[in-house]
Amino acid sequence: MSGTSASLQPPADAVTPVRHPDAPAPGELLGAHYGECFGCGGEQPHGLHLQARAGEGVSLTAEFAVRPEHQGAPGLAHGGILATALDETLGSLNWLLRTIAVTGRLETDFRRPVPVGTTLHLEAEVTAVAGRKIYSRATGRVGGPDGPVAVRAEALFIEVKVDHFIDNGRPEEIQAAMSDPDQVRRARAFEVNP
Ligand SMILES: CCCCCCCC(=O)SCCNC(=O)CCNC(=O)[C@H](O)C(C)(C)COP(=O)(O)OP(=O)(O)OC[C@H]1O[C@@H](n2cnc3c(N)ncnc32)[C@H](O)[C@@H]1OP(=O)(O)O
Repeated sequence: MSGTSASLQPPADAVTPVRHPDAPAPGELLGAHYGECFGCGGEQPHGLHLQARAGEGVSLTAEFAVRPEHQGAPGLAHGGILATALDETLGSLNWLLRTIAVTGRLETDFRRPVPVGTTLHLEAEVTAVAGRKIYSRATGRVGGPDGPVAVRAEALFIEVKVDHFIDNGRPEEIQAAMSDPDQVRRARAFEVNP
């Protein structure tokens, strides 16, 4: 894409991303990785409640219903909230790779206003992997999955060890997530392969 900064261009030795054999089948919902996540968590009342569905290869789709609490200007979604929706959608791709990774860089284009009450139809894919660096892009459309593009983003995610969360997260939440009796929920809170 023109205008993308050099650090979002995969290097010459980057490889094609490989979908993990245990990744959810195309069409399957990914589910929230962590109940309290602002992007996808069902236990987060103020969150976006984004629902992502696996696509072919290392791609997915997601929907974000824009509610009044997401406003910036009257009747319109806040740009930072839209960037969050893109970040969450792009971050969900790591579950298809089964790689723990965090956003290093996120570049966003806002092309059309997104009114409250609309559904943003998001699509994202990993385009390349180079060592710990995961390159991806996403679009968000209004008026339906084939509607005009309202927002788009390119991102660089960096693979991390689970220690990234354990060493840096607030101990209360780390302890609570680690002592969840549900093994899958415990693993997914940190996006570790259960
Ligand atoms: C469980 C999943 C949850 C998903 C939620 C949705 C996604 C999120 O919002 S994650 C939260 C937001 N992100 C963060 O908090 C990350 C904060 N940043 C950090 O912790 C660190 O900077 C981190 C881990 C990204 C990189 O640090 P570190 O591990 O020391 O790696 P570092 O050596 O600096 O960088 C590795 C490579 O990435 C590159 N890189 C790192 N950051 C950037 C950046 N911002 N721009 C461009 N390149 C970068 C480096 O240049 C380096 O490249 P190379 O290997 O070619 O030299």
